[in-house]
Amino acid sequence: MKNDTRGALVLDAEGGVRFASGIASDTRLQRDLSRRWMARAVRPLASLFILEHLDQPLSVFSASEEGCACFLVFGHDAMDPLFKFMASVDFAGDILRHFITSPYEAINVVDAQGILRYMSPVHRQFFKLLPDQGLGRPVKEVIENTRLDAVLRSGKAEIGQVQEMRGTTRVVSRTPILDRQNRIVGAIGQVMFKSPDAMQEMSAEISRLRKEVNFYRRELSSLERQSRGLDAIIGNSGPVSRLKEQIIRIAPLDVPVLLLGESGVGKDVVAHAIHMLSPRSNQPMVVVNSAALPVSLVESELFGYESGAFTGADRKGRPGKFEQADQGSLFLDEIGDMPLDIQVKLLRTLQDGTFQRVGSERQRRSNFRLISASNRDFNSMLGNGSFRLDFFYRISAVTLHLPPLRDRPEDIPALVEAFLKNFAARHGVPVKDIQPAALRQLQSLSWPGNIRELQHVIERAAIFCTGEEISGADIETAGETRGSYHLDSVRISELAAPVPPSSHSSMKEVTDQVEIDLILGVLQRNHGNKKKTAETLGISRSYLYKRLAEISGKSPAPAQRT
Ligand SMILES: Nc1ncnc2c1ncn2[C@@H]1O[C@H](COP(=O)(O)OP(=O)(O)OP(=O)(O)O)[C@@H](O)[C@H]1O
Repeated sequence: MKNDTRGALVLDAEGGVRFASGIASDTRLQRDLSRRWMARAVRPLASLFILEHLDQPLSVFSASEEGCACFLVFGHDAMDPLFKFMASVDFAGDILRHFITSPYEAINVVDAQGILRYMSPVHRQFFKLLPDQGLGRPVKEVIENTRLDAVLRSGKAEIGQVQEMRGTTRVVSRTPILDRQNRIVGAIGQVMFKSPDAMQEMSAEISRLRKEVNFYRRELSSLERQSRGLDAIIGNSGPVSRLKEQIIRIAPLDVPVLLLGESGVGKDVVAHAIHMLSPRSNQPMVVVNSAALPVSLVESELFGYESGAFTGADRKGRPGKFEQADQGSLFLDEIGDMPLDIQVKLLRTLQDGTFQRVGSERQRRSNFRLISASNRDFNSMLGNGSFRLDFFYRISAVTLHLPPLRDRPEDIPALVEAFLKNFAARHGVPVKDIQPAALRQLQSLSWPGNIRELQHVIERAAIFCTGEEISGADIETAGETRGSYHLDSVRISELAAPVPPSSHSSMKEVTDQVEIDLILGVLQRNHGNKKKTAETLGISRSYLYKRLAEISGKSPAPAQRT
């Protein structure tokens, strides 16, 4: 066979050669094609086929009339999958047509210059374009948020990406197209166009995942705040600078620290900072809400239990909080609310670290650093005997007083700035500014709920504010709910008034109402702090949110209540 790479052959009705050129001058090839032509009555001549048994693989296009057949022959070095596909699937053309017109998966094709060359009908209709409209124009001008031009530049495929187009979220894959010399000749974008139901499901799934990502972002930023130590304590006022100095001094010492201050002043933040600045920072800080400890479970919660210690116990047994805090820190939050009988039970462990798991005689020891916090007035509690003096001495080798926000208004600008940045990062929106007059307004308030309250007001103001700068009016609107925290437009303070059960109420209705009253009462006492409320009630936060959603669903319209 000659070294040509292409040729043409024309055969007459009897298989005789009427014309041959190039690679088709080869007699073996002519005999082969003639045999196929003569056998057409039993095996129809394919319009495209591959000959592999000759010196080199050949692709053959055939066209036949009654009296003659014409063959175009191409040689190639390696088996080309396209030819192989076209030759072996006789509905290959239909498959290609299906791909370029599929209603479920649209395609857009651009050339190496990023000019739109093809757009599936379904995508064209989605963009409300007329047939051929948009073709010949740079793809960026036609398709919203496209990255086909970027794929042309990078040569890297982007698979399964999310793209917003005309207010809809679509899943797209973008792939560069290479020729046989590996040069980028264009790019193709595939867009999933599922049936409406499937699309709805997918878009619901995407928004669910987005919410989940946001939730983890928030958790992460709270963890980051906790792990940042002193940096998490925003403020440079005199009282806060003194507090930071005290933290630096006492953090490395293994002495018990008691943090005192009103609700929302940052006791939790300071406890984390002390732990992070201590030599125990690479070990866990175990947090116990002392107010939420059920007396019946306190021993198993704190000391742990052995296998089979009681009905319902974990079969393998479980370490308690003291054991979990070994080598780390134990943070007893709300310690002023710890019942007297629990204080007695903990005295010895706080003194020397020893304890026994429930159901075991074995003496164990835990080496933890104790940090406690409370917003209660210990003088009066010690005076009236509602807190044990010996217990108080164990927990308060060092006492730090955290200043209320009203004593350090000069910290408010920095706190506001941090809260606005944090809000913007969590919700993926630009950071809002605040007008100087609005800041002065914030500095003039008394903030009974301290930094937590300031944070809530700022976040609400950021939501209400439609411009780029938060004004005094936005603060007013956000602050209207201060003191009686809003729950989905319903004032908790009003809801919290117990509703007397009617004589027709069923047992379930009555217990439901009792539960609602209890939840709302504790929520109000905790100034709207849901985390604390869940802990106080010993229920999970998700259950609390569920109940709150049900409660607000049952409530009368806000207009009737205000
Ligand atoms: N100095 C601070 N800088 C930045 N954020 C702070 C600061 N102090 C407190 N916060 C924030 O204020 C909120 C309340 O703080 P925290 O929970 O530490 O208060 P608390 O005194 O423990 O309140 P409670 O007594 O009600 O438990 C948290 O969101 C916390 O991140």
